[in-house]
Amino acid sequence: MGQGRRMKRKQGMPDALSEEHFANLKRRAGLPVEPPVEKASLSNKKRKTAKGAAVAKKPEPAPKKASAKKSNGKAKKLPVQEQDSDDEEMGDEFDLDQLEDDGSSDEDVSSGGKKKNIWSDDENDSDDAEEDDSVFDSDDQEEGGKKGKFVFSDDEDESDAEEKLTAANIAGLSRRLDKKLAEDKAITETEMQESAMQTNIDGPKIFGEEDDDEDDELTDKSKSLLAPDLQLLRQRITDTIRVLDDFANLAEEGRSRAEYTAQLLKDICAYYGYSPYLAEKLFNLFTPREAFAFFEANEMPRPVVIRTNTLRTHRRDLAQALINRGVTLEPVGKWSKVGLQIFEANVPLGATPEYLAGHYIIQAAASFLPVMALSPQPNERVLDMASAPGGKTTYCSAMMNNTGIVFANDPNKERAKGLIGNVARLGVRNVIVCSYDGREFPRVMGGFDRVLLDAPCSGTGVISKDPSVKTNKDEKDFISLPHMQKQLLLSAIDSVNHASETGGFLVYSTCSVTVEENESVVAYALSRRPNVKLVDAGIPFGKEGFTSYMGKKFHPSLKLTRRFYPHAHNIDGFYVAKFQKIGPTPPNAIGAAGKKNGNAAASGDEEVIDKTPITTDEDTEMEDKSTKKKSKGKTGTEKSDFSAFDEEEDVKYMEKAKKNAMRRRGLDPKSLKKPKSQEKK
Ligand SMILES: C[S@@+](CC[C@H](N)C(=O)[O-])C[C@H]1O[C@@H](n2cnc3c(N)ncnc32)[C@H](O)[C@@H]1O
Repeated sequence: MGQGRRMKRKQGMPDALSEEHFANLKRRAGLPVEPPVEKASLSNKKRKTAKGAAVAKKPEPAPKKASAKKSNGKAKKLPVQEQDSDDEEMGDEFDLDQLEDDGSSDEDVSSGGKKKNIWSDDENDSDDAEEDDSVFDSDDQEEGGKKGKFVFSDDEDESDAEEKLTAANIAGLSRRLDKKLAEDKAITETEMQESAMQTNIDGPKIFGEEDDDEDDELTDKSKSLLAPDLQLLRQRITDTIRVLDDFANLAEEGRSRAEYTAQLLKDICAYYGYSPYLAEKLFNLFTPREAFAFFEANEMPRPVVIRTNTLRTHRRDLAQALINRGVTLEPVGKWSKVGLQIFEANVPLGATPEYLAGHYIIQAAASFLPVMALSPQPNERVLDMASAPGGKTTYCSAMMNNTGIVFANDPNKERAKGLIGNVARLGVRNVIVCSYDGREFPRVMGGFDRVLLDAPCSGTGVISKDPSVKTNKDEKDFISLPHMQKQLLLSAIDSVNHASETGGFLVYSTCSVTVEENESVVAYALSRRPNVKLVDAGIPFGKEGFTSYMGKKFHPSLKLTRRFYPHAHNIDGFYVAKFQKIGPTPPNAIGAAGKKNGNAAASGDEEVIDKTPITTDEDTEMEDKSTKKKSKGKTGTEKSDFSAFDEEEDVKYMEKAKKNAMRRRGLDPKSLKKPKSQEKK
């Protein structure tokens, strides 16, 4: 419904095709840089448009009551378009630059701390899979099947890579920039026409405005007046936001903040097509101005991004191969060594020879983040508890250089097919696929060095991909989903080996922005499992998690969690929380939230099944010494006793198997040396 055209130009990170950025890249590539003539004239035009509208337009359109009061001379005057240059450029809308910046913008990303755990690995992924109505996955992708050449990756020289890519890509990028400028120009012209048209409309009714007497008439009129109505609706939204921004000075006398807010919500529902329930829930996350930016951004597609599969190729080689096929692309941003943002592709990205050979996976940029936060290390034992279709699993494998082991679990067998396809196509060899309800997991096995729980969620962060979320999620969903998320998170915690020598970490993520599915779930887990704490997720951008929301207070450490938004970061809405497990789950953990065990059971939640070896301090010391000796040079997982193998017992079976194998080959098994254990006996 909503157009939000200007947002196309205004979205934040990474606006790789801004003229300045592009000129810088050209300079670095040693190419001539033309002066930004077009832009200057364009921004002049924009200014003219805004001012023109300001002069021609009636000062306060829309709300019926408002105009009535104004005619009585009671209403305070709205400051129509008399703002700073940014506002002028936005005309009747807002500049995202004005939004609160918490350190999550481009600048932060490009300059942001190169955290060791993020930058130390090269990486990759894939996703896609069948639609699942109940849960959302931020990635879209297809599957291939063919195996390609196996090439271990080295770390790239980033500075070189970007320049080479840009030089190779320059024609495509130039074309793209010209197209963008032409589009901007066209939009500006349309907006000028619209502004002019708007001023000729003498107060038609707006959808959703209460006026029972004239409802029928309005319905009839609405067909012919659709476009102007939408414009007026939009105008009223932006006007109301201005009032709410400076309520003391701009509100009409006698009209409360609540009334303005109610009107605004109604208008948002009508304009963007949200259910009132969801519109309010999302609106409450932000200031009115930022909420508007969020709703607008949901009307825009996010950039198409691919992740280089570093198990098979290097990013610069992949980029070169795709550029040769006429794809226009750029590195996704300094925060990722493996992402490429695709601007134009004349070939289907899900069917190129490189795709089929597993050199990349189409994966939303946001879904890189939980894996970067998890930072799995080579040779570890990792659990991806809700893994299909495997974008994050295969990224973990790439970060681990195909060593160690990743248990990729998903109870949805249909989705698991996509996972298996991706694992095969990308040449991943360290994954075991399993299909349990994650809540059962600690009963199945535990003792993982790291666990990823990319939980099933409502998908409020990926509305641009699936607009049906606007209307198909109701109150029940925001009770049942958090309930399941809490259960899954406790299971995930209980599956981590707190004594892991290399890890002991857990990442919880969702592609939803609601507090119920994020901070509330994390806070619940903290209260039920005092043996975990939140740690810095190590992602150099994103907004801090809420420490209070609608009267609820959360633990201050919740600010270590990260929120990502389409309007602020130009990626899907996402949430990432990283935990460290610092001890075994104490048997009385369920009561830690101040509830008795009985109550916890009644809430259907929990039974502690923590397979982490529970030892006394003394035992731990002894165990550390002996395992260190025993497994010198081996992996952390091998040191863990979670598998509880009886080695003596195993020796017998191994000998038996060897003898059988020899017999099958016609050899005399007696020639085998007796195992030490038997010799002793
Ligand atoms: C957001 S998607 C996971 C996307 C995946 N991590 C990726 O990157 O490709 C959530 C997944 O949770 C799975 N799921 C739903 N209920 C579950 C449960 N009880 N235990 C484990 N997984 C579950 C769904 O089948 C779905 O595949």
